[in-house]
Amino acid sequence: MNHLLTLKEFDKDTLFSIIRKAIEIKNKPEQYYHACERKGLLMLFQKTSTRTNLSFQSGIQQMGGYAVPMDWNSSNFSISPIQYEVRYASRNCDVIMARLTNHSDLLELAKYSDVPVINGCCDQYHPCQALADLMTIYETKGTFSDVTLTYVGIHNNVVNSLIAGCMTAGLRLQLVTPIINDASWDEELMQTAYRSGSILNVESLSEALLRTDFVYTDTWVDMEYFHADHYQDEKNRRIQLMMPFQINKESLGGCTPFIMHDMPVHPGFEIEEELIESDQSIIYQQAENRMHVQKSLLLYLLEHQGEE
Ligand SMILES: NC(=O)OP(=O)(O)O
Repeated sequence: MNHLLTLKEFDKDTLFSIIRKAIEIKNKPEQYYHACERKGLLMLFQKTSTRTNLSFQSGIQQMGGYAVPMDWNSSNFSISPIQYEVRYASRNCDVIMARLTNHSDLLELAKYSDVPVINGCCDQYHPCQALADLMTIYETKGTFSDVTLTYVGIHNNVVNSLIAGCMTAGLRLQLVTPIINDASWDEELMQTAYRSGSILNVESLSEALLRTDFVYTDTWVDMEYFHADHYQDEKNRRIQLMMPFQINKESLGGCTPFIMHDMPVHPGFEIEEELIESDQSIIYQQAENRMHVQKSLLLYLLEHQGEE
């Protein structure tokens, strides 16, 4: 069964074909109005979402399918082993998209599902986001060759899928990541990426910005801890450590890379407010592309369902 759990799954040809098809779908959506006719997408959420929820629902419905959003905690997934619930669920839908806390639970879903499973963001990976990021870069530059992307922020789930995608697509990726979120760390991925020469750790933000086409930042605080009182000390520690790495006019120092952010944004923290709406910003294009690239992904997974 084909699933998308990390973004390590796709080879270069597959990645390019999904991105190119996404651009085609974006330009001519009417040609795909019936592409998913009567196909059902179960959307399981353990955590909050705006983009993943809206873009998957809109995407499949625009292609003639339907989506069933399900809150994990008010479903019986929360009180019964995953393997039994997903064995049932996959008899009532064609694809499952799940935003779960733990990657291990996604692996369990995928192991027992009879239909493709898409990771809608877990503690270790955010492959749909990385697909949209790569599509946006490809749209903007028309190529991945000789393109440099710089990620500035916490080493987290978003970075892992970005590393996997950049390695496959052939982009140079600079990481300015003074804090590592241990829960997300993937040693094997990092070793492979270092060996491939496609990623470079850079300590100095100003140095990294001098040689980049795109700068990408993300929240400093994990979404599930955003309002948690017990997390306040760690939140304060991160803000203090990361503030010198805020993307702002001063830190850009006259450099004019395209500015990316996976949203939700936290103006005044990882990014200065006025940059969000600046001419350099492609943040909304990047967010919009979630839907287009996920449409392409759904078509790919449905077409290749059952293949090893
Ligand atoms: N970027 C992203 O995944 O957005 P949501 O958390 O709103 O789905």
